[in-house]
Amino acid sequence: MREAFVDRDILTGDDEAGMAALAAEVRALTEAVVRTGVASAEAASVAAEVAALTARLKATRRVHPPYGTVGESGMERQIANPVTGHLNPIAPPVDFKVSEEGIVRAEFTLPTVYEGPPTFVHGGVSAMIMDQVLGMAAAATGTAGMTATLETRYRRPTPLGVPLTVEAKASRVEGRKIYADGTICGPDGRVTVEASAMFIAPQTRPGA
Ligand SMILES: CCCCC/C=C\C/C=C\C/C=C\C/C=C\CCCC(=O)SCCNC(=O)CCNC(=O)[C@H](O)C(C)(C)COP(=O)(O)OP(=O)(O)OC[C@H]1O[C@@H](n2cnc3c(N)ncnc32)[C@H](O)[C@@H]1OP(=O)(O)O
Repeated sequence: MREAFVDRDILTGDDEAGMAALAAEVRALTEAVVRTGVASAEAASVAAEVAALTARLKATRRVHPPYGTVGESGMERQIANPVTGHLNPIAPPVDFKVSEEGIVRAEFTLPTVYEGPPTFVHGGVSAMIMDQVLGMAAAATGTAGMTATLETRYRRPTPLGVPLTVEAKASRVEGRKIYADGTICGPDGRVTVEASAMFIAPQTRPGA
């Protein structure tokens, strides 16, 4: 299992852009599927075409999703991550920026495919985004960790289809434990979700 962490194909330039364009189209397809009003015969016909496309992609398979590179550091990026991964069709994706102060922030809009309560974001999706942003805030301290605890407090429903802001920062590091807090805000700036998490830097890498 150790190879799962280290033995990754690295995509660069046109290869990464091409796969990101594919993921974007599949993302659009997914949204179209949950909103389409076509008749069942047309749905069946489209399903057959999609199955043919899936077979084409499966003609060549990697053991693990590839990583990308960033900047001159060449630090690996998880480009198939389910929150931030441009290569992952289930990722919104959310494009986080990390400030010099260790604040991780993004603006994003979630489409219908993430609906929980009518017209609002599914609470599990909000928790997934918080896990990611809090984990990145923890990693910004210099110590990345596995999520040990994640508490979400849903203050107001989070609306779909409008610009949202997510932000997080680590509050303290105690040995291998890193604590972080964050929020999701609606377009009016009011907090819809608060979250706190504790990450633990593994003594050995996960899966090793
Ligand atoms: C170095 C790589 C880290 C991996 C991180 C992932 C990606 C890295 C890449 C880039 C980083 C950038 C961004 C990260 C973005 C997103 C983050 C998402 C992360 C996830 O989505 S990750 C999936 C969900 N996550 C799990 O799948 C965890 C499963 N689990 C375990 O892997 C172990 O369980 C572990 C490692 C948590 C602890 O194991 P361990 O053996 O090291 O712990 P140990 O027993 O030594 O305890 C030491 C002290 O922690 C206390 N303690 C332990 N566990 C606790 C708990 N759950 N709650 C409260 N306190 C706990 C003890 O009470 C003791 O406390 P005290 O010292 O005070 O007595």
